[in-house]
Amino acid sequence: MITSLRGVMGRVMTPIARALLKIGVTADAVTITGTIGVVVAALTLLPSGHLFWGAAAIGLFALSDALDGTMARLSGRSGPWGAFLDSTLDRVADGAIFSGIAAYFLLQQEGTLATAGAASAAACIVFGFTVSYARARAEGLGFQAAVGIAERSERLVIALVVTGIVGIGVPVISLVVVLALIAVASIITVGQRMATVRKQAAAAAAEAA
Ligand SMILES: CCCCCCCC/C=C\CCCCCCCC(=O)OC[C@H](COP(=O)(O)OP(=O)(O)OC[C@H]1O[C@@H](n2ccc(N)nc2=O)[C@H](O)[C@@H]1O)OC(=O)CCCCCCC/C=C\CCCCCCCC
Ligand SMILES: O=P([O-])([O-])O[C@@H]1[C@@H](O)[C@H](O)[C@@H](O)[C@H](O)[C@@H]1O
Ligand SMILES: [Mg+2]
Ligand SMILES: [Mg+2]
Repeated sequence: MITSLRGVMGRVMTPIARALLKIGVTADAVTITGTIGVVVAALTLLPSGHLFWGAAAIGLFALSDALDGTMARLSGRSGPWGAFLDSTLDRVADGAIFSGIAAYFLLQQEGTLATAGAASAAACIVFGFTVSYARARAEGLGFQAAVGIAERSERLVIALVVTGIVGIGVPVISLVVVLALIAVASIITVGQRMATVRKQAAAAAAEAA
């Protein structure tokens, strides 16, 4: 659902993209800088307990992921290298975000809450990465798999918003529950991607027969 906002994001980012291109900034520079910003914010602000400002800073830097592609398209330089760089650094950003959340639970919470929170964040990393890998592997085999209820945008927006509101007073247990739900939704998304690839592979096999 959030992913469907891609077009809106592109239009929002267009004036910023044009301005940056005008002063010589490249899409790759934005991809790399945005990732560094996410990683630094996630691994400094979240473990130290600054959940609201951490989520806000991460969100701001993460939005550059919609900016870089817009810049590439406007400059006519969209291509395979950029696609590879963008997707690969998305994983670095995702890993940092959920690692930062796990570190927050381990450093700022105690007992069962700390254990459950860190475990839920770790599950989001494992299953979120599996979601993305499934798509990448499918595309490498010539299939499409950009489907499912928990694509990257959904996982990040939900995790960041809940992290942010916990930072302004919502009970921490809500973040543990939401992280667990994101992990379950990611497992379901892996299943959805497997199903669509199996369907496409069967159709391809039938056509070849
Ligand atoms: C109560 C308050 C709490 C306070 C905290 C708030 C937290 C922030 C909440 C939400 C923030 C949202 C952040 C996450 C956004 C989602 C991440 C994401 O996936 O978005 C971007 C993507 C774009 O995906 P992609 O990278 O695949 O597409 P591109 O357009 O980049 O194209 C890729 C192709 O381009 C080429 N290319 C790319 C790069 C390159 N270097 N070279 C190239 O050639 C190549 O061909 C590539 O293949 O998807 C979306 O845009 C989906 C919609 C995301 C919706 C986000 C909604 C955010 C709403 C409000 C956020 C406000 C946050 C601001 C801070 C809050 C302050 C309190
Ligand atoms: O939604 P998801 O499949 O987990 O993750 C996606 C990757 O599979 C894709 O390669 C990338 O271009 C997208 O920006 C997003 O990161
Ligand atoms: Mg991008
Ligand atoms: Mg991306």
